[in-house]
Amino acid sequence: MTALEETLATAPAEALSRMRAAVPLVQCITNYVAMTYAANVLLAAGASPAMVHAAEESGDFAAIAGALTVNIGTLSPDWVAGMEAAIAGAHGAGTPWVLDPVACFATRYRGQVTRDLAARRPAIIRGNASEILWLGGTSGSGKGADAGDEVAAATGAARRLAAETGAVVAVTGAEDFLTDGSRGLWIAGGSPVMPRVTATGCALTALAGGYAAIAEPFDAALAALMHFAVAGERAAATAAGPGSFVPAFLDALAAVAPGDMGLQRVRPA
Ligand SMILES: Nc1ncnc2c1ncn2[C@@H]1O[C@H](COP(=O)(O)OP(=O)(O)O)[C@@H](O)[C@H]1O
Ligand SMILES: Cc1ncsc1CCOP(=O)(O)O
Ligand SMILES: [Mg+2]
Repeated sequence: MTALEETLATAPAEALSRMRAAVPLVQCITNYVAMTYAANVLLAAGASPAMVHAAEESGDFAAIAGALTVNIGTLSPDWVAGMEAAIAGAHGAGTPWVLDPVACFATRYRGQVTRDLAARRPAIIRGNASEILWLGGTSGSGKGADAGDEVAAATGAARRLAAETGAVVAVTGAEDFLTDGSRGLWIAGGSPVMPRVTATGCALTALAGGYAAIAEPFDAALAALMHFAVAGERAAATAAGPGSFVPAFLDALAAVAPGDMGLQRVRPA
């Protein structure tokens, strides 16, 4: 077995068991749209969310959290100050942090803030194909928060971004791509209903924080992607559409067992 195959065989299942045992505290700085959904996703999956963003306290909170997640979806100068203070607190305490660059390509402000945050050593960057394409130096066809590009078009950008920032980069879509700049993996699963529910990606980023609290960044991102892939597929099989998908997905996240986080949906790039 190669080292990568060994990682794939055991790491995601072990990460799920460890996360459920630890119920890690995850500080989420996320957008107004995503807050409740992301918190419910973390609770269902097995972590403990806290939405804490004010600059006056975000750094102190990051020092006691297991992980920090930073999502720029509804950014404003006050929130950016809270993000920067939280990241400084996280670095001071050795807390890993995860970046979600929502619609970073859309305006100059978003782009500047995202590039600045990406330079502050996130452990994981998780975005859709259009966001990762732009951050990796190529223009794509995204509009707003929704992707307009295929994941396959963003694999080179993801590898470049990982090499530049030192982060593990996850590009999500119909199939997800994960890289640390040298290793690359494809993860299959999920459902086309998922992008029709707002904040699905934001909630995935929050869950990547849950796993980053108890596993190394590559294993953590892989476990989060697999957890969503399994639960999304199962929930879509019982849901009538985006509305009934949401409760079914929360139930499915809670029901995923370590033995479900298997190799069959992962292939090396
Ligand atoms: N067409 C699809 N088929 C299966 N899963 C999908 C599809 N599109 C998105 N997903 C899943 O939805 C989740 C959110 O991904 P994505 O929609 O790319 O993020 P964002 O909401 O940030 O744009 C991921 O788990 C991804 O695998
Ligand atoms: C609709 C919207 N507008 C600003 S943030 C946001 C949520 C985006 O969520 P996701 O990136 O998970 O689709
Ligand atoms: Mg998104």
